[in-house]
Amino acid sequence: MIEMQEVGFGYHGGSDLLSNMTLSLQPGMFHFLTGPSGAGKTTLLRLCYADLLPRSGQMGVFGQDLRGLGRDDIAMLRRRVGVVHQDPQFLDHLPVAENVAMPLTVSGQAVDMEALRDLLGWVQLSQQARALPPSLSGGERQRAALARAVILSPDLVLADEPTGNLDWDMSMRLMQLLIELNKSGKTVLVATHDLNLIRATKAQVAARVLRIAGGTLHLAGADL
Ligand SMILES: Nc1ncnc2c1ncn2[C@@H]1O[C@H](COP(=O)(O)OP(=O)(O)OP(=O)(O)O)[C@@H](O)[C@H]1O
Repeated sequence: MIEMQEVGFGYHGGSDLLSNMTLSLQPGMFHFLTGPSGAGKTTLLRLCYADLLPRSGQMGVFGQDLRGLGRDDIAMLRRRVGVVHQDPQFLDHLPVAENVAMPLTVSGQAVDMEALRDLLGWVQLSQQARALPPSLSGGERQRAALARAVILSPDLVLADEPTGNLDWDMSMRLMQLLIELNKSGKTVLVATHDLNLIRATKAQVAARVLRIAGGTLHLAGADL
């Protein structure tokens, strides 16, 4: 699904922030990515959806070598990845339902209203469908971002500190949705520095924990 072989990356002309990263995201698995603030978790997620390209090494996404892919190929590939950003942005003048449906609208696809209603129900935002994003709570924003991330039925879901500003109950509610997605066959990668969240999730689903530190990736020990 995502294969990295000795990948190196640095921003602009700077030295490598990440180096020698070898990673294989297993299809259908739940993965955590952890590590201290500034270690490069967001950067690694951006590499996974080809928002950034490696400086060195080899990287394959859905079996395609990123080198040599054109703009259109990358756009196609990104449609197979749903991303929940750390601080999700919405078009504040449009209702939640239209924001959630935006990936369909911008790619010129018809919106199946029944499927959209079901999706909003799944993230428990049926009551907020006509609300404007600024009126949402932090947890509601994250759930709207998750619904938007999965509306194109991606194979891979990436979530960057999705519970960063949420209390414990709301965090677990969001994790429950990610667990359900994983149980429905999607590959999930969640970046978080919250070890309690990782432990609570691992009680419910088999998850691999990747740790990023010192500029490279390690498989974390079983003690988590
Ligand atoms: N666009 C950018 N240009 C230059 N440097 C950047 C850019 N984005 C991030 N960095 C730097 O790269 C390093 C890693 O950042 P990144 O956001 O990937 O870390 P992180 O592990 O996700 O951190 P956090 O847990 O605080 O979100 C940091 O030193 C950051 O300042």
